Amino acid sequence: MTASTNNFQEIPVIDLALADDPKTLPTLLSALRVALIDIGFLYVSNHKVPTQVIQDLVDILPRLFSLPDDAKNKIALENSKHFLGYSAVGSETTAAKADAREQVEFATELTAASDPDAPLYESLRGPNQWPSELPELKPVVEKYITELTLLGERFLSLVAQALDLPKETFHSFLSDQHRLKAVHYPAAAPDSGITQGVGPHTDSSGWWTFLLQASEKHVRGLQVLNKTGDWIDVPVLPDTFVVNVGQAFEVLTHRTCKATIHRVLATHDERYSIPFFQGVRRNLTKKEAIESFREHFSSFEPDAGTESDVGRAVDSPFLRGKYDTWGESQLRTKIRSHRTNGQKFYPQVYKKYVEDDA
Ligand SMILES: O=C(O)CCC(=O)C(=O)O
Ligand SMILES: [Fe+2]
Repeated sequence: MTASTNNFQEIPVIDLALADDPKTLPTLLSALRVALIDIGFLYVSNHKVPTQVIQDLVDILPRLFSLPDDAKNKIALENSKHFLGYSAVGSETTAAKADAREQVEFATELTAASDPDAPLYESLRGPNQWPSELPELKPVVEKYITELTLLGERFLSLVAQALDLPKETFHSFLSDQHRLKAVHYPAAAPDSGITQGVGPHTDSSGWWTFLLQASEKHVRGLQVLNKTGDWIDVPVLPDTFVVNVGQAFEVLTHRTCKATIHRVLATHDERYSIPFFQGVRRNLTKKEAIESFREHFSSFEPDAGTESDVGRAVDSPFLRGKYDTWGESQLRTKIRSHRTNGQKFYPQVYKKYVEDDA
């Protein structure tokens, strides 16, 4: 198979309805294959997530973020060993700059791990924090997670087929925990000098990301870096999700599918988005991830592209391989991003993770 040198200028839309008819499935799979190998980003339409489930979440976001500060602080992520809950504007940095967004992080509802002999990273699982001032939120988020979990599984079957593998190939790599963030980018005042909603990064939290851009069509901000270093806009397309490759899938496919760099600009419009990060089994070792499909993907010869300065600056710990399991690499990432939680809940590894710069 020849390597592709295509440089993309826009993000393709993959119509999932084509999967319903064996006659149209091959058209879908070949379009998907191009999107996976050349871009790492795509939209999906006709995704079968019920409109009402999406609308209920979109409608509740402004209410969630306009809760008084003390209500948001009662569910602060800082208080969660599982890194779930509210983070205020400026509490995260990406590419060494503060991000101008506030967010509430949720996950598949799970009880905390109780086995004292379990690896430390098992503490990533645990219950959500729900604001008592907005009781309607919990069922809305839970229904959304259930639907996105199913969409993620349907999508993985298509990805496997597009990469010449049996449908169920990737399902055994899935976690019991998927994570979702409700994100609010406040409008940047014209003279504020704020330009970064979230800085350039690849997604470290999951297998695949399914992003709902939950604002009006005219609201812009999300951009993807192409192979020659140009930032390509990803405009809001109603009734679609934006889907992109996460770091673990990049490793599994030997970079045939790339975890493509993206960012969000701060604009004069307020913006809402909801990324859903499909979870990777925490005990997945790098060895297993690399060995399972080495032979299969050796025939793909993906186009490495020219790595830009931005690309080199992006942290990809699982790929660089310092830590053996996905769970440990995740825990490290979380502790480095949320140092108060690290000191409070993980003193035994805090120093090691914060000081190891690789
Ligand atoms: O808000 C967005 O559109 C994208 C957010 C994002 O890339 C992330 O949280 O990983
Ligand atoms: Fe992202």
